[in-house]
Amino acid sequence: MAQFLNTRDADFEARFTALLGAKREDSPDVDEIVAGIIADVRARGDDAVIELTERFDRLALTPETMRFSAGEIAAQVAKVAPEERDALELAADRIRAYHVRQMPDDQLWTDPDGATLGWRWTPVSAAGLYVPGGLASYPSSVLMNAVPAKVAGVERLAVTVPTPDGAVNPLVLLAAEIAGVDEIYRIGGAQAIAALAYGTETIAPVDKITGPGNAFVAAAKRRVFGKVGIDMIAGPSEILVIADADNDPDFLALDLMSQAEHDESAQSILVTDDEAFGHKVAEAVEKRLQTLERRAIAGASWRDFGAVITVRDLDEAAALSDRIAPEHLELCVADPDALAAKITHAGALFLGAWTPEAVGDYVGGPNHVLPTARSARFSSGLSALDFLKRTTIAKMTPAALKAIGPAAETLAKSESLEAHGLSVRVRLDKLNEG
Ligand SMILES: NC(=O)c1ccc[n+]([C@@H]2O[C@H](COP(=O)([O-])OP(=O)(O)OC[C@H]3O[C@@H](n4cnc5c(N)ncnc54)[C@H](O)[C@@H]3O)[C@@H](O)[C@H]2O)c1
Ligand SMILES: N[C@H](CO)Cc1c[nH]c[nH+]1
Ligand SMILES: [Zn+2]
Repeated sequence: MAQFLNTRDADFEARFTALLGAKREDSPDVDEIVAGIIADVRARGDDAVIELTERFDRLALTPETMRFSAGEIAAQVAKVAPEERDALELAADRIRAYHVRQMPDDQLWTDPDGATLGWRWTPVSAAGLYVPGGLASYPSSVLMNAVPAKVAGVERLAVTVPTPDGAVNPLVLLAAEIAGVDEIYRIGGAQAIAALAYGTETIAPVDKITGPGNAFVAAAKRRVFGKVGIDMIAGPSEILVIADADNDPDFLALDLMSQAEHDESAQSILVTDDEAFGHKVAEAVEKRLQTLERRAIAGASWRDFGAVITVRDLDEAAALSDRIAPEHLELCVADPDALAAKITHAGALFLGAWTPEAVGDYVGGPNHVLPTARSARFSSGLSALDFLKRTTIAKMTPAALKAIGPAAETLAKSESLEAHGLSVRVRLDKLNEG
């Protein structure tokens, strides 16, 4: 059973602070293990990746079998049922349509001094997309990573997906095909991230690595950052539901469980202005936990990290939500748009009782790779922009250099950088001669 909090209680602040600070991923040795794995892959390339895959995924590979061949992909994809193919295609179309709108415009203008300035956006050349495959398999995450990369114009897309004991999910391969992925490798964990970042004899290095994963993947992404770009560190899933009493408790119970079932470390929180309704939702959760297939995982998450918080009113709910900065925020209230206007920190908003978060996980259009662990305070979900970079542009005319060059020379002198100042001065002297 989750814990119950009420903002009217004297110990609320202490308990809420403890809830916010709860450490959901406790793995002190992970970083050390990952450092060793990365060093091994850098030193021994394919041999290290093959050995580590045998150890962690119980799969024997060779350099030739590390990558799925075109024939294997075709054979696997042929197994997918037509309704699953249709669903993936619908999802891909909707994700593409959403992300196309994120593409930013280049800018170029001439200012009053005659300087032409601007910027232009270009894609990274090669992206590596990590698709988790340890505890569960995520074809939807293939689309959420690969489609925005394609929209951004990335030339080469390489996917890594672990296949423990060789178990392949045909939908992962089909999603990759639909999204236009170029290469798929059956490797995972820190060794896959190291291979993508540094390259091996078989895998060419990429420029940017995106995608969620477990603690080993997250630690590896942190470590290779700088050698390559990364999107973010997406940790265990979270959902916050703000609901008034005019909701079906079972709907909300399932919304809470939809994220709890991802991971024992996931966190599901209900905030309501009606304490009795909060208890009804908690009862509905208990009922669902008797039968859900992933009840062991969802039950552990709800027991250890779940909470039902009663607030005085919806303004107080919005303020608490901003302190939590949840990955997903459902607003199941009479006027969700008005409440949304009061929210500043959330990865993704789901407005109204007819917008279950799971729609966003699959087919809504927005990305499901989102900031977790309160990082929505300073970061955003994966987007086409993650696969783009901006190059600035400056072009001076003689008149523009005459207008602004002397100030540059002055600043160069104050920084004692003589060549900087002289590079401007020689041009100004030349212009003054003429
Ligand atoms: N935020 C999102 O968008 C999103 C989407 C999908 C999944 N997820 C999360 O991603 C995570 C996926 O985790 P997963 O474990 O299922 O798959 P995973 O692919 O991230 O990890 C599996 C790999 O971990 C490595 N590993 C396992 N035990 C190891 C050990 N003892 N030492 C070294 N390496 C080891 C292995 O190499 C294995 O291939 C879950 O937490 C899930 O909730 C998040
Ligand atoms: N809810 C997850 C992100 O937090 C993404 C996902 C994939 N499949 C289902 N859900
Ligand atoms: Zn989900």
